[in-house]
Amino acid sequence: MSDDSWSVAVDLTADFLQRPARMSHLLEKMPDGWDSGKRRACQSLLFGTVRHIRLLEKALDAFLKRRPKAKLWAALLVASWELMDEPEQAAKVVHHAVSRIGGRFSKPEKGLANAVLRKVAGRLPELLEMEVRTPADLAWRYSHPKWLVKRWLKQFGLEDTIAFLQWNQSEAGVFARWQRDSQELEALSRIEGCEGFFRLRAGGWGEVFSYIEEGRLYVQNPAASLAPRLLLKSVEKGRLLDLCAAPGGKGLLLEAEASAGVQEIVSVDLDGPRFERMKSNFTRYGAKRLRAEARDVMDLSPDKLGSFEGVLLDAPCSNSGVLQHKIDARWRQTSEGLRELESLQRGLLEAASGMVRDGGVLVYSTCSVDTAENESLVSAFLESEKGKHFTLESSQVSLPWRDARDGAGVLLLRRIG
Ligand SMILES: C[S@@+](CC[C@H](N)C(=O)[O-])C[C@H]1O[C@@H](n2cnc3c(N)ncnc32)[C@H](O)[C@@H]1O
Repeated sequence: MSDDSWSVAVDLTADFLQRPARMSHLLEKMPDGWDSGKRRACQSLLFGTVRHIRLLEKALDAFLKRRPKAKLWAALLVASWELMDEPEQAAKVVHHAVSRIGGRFSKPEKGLANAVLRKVAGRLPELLEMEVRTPADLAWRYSHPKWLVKRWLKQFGLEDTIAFLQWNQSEAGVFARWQRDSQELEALSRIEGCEGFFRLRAGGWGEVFSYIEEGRLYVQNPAASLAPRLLLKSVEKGRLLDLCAAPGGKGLLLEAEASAGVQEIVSVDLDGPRFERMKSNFTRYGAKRLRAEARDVMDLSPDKLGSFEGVLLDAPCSNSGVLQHKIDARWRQTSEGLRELESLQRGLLEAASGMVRDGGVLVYSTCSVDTAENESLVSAFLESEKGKHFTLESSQVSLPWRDARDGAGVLLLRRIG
C-alpha cells in the first residue's frame, strides 16, 4: 500500500469524524490522477475504519488519557482498523503506521502512536471475543448508534438483532441483472432463488464494465426486484406509474419484464441530478416504454397524467435495509428524522393512491426493515379516508440476515371502489 493511499484515507476519516458525510462524496476527494490500485487501497482503509469506528474508538480510548487532535486521532483509527483486518501482520502494521505518523506529526506524537498501537494490537482480539448483549455493548461492538440498536431489539429480539448487526458489518456483495442481450460471463455467478440476478465475483469488474457502459447489464441488488415483480404479477396490460423513480432501477426492471400489453411506464421523480441520471439511464439502456417526468408526487393528479392500472411507489426511507453498503447512513439518522420520514411516506402514499384506477393496484415499497415504515404505515393508510377504497392483498419483507440480500418492505394494495 502506498503512503499516499494511507495518508488520504486518514484525511477522509478525519473529514467523516467532523461530519458523517456520504462515502460517495468523500471518495470524490481522492486525487484525480490516481490509478485504480491506489483508489482501491484508500477506499478499503476508509470503509473498514468507518464501518468499525466505535469498536476502534473503544480499543484506543482504553490507552489514552484524552483523544489527540483530529488528524492524529484519525491516523490511529486507520492503523487500528489495519490491526483488526490483519492481526497476524500486527508488528508490520504498527511499524508502517508509526513511520507514516512520524512523517506527518511531531516526535512525541510518533512516540505516543507507537506505544498505543502496540497495546491496541493486543486489546482488539479480546474485544472481538467478548460476549455482548446489552444495547450499549452491542452499539460499540458492531458500531451502530445505541438508539437504533434499541429500536431493533424491540422489533426483532436479541438473536436476530445480533445477526442483523453482523450482516451490516460484513462486506457487501455486488449484484447485477441483464437488461437485454444476456450472456454467460466468468465474472457472474447465478443466485439461487432470484431469477435473472447474478453475483459479481471478486476482481470481476474488468469483465463486466463494458456491458454496463453499453446499457446491457445493470448493477442492482436482488431485493430491488421484489416490488416491480409483485406489481407485474397483477398487471398485464395498460399503463404503469413508477413513483419516486430515480435513478430508474426498478423502472428498468419493469421495462424489461412487463408483458407486451403494457404500453407505457411513466417514471416520476423530482427535478434535479438524480432525475437527469434516470433520463440518461433510460436512454443508455434503450428503454422505449419508459417516459421520465420531472414532477413532485405530492402534486400529481389524474387530470394531468390520467389514472393507471398499476402504480409503484418506492418511497424515500431510513435505508435500514441497506446499511451494509451505505455504511455512513446509520450515523446520519435520528429518531426525530425518522418521524419526519414517516410523515413524508404517509403523504406520498396518499398522493400515489389517487393515481390508481378502479380495480388497479398500488405497490408501496421501501428499502427499510422497520415495521413503522412498512406494515404499520400501510395499516394506518388503510384506516384513513383515502385508504378505505383499498384492500391489502399481499406483503413481503426481505430481512438481510435471513435472505442474504438487501432489506425491503413491499405491500400490494388493490383499489376496490
Ligand atoms: C428510494 S429512492 C428511489 C429509487 C428508485 N425507485 C430506483 O429503483 O432506482 C427515493 C426517491 O424518491 C424521490 N422523491 C422524494 N420525494 C419526492 C417527491 N415529493 N416527489 C417525487 N419524488 C420524490 C427521491 O428524489 C428519490 O429519488
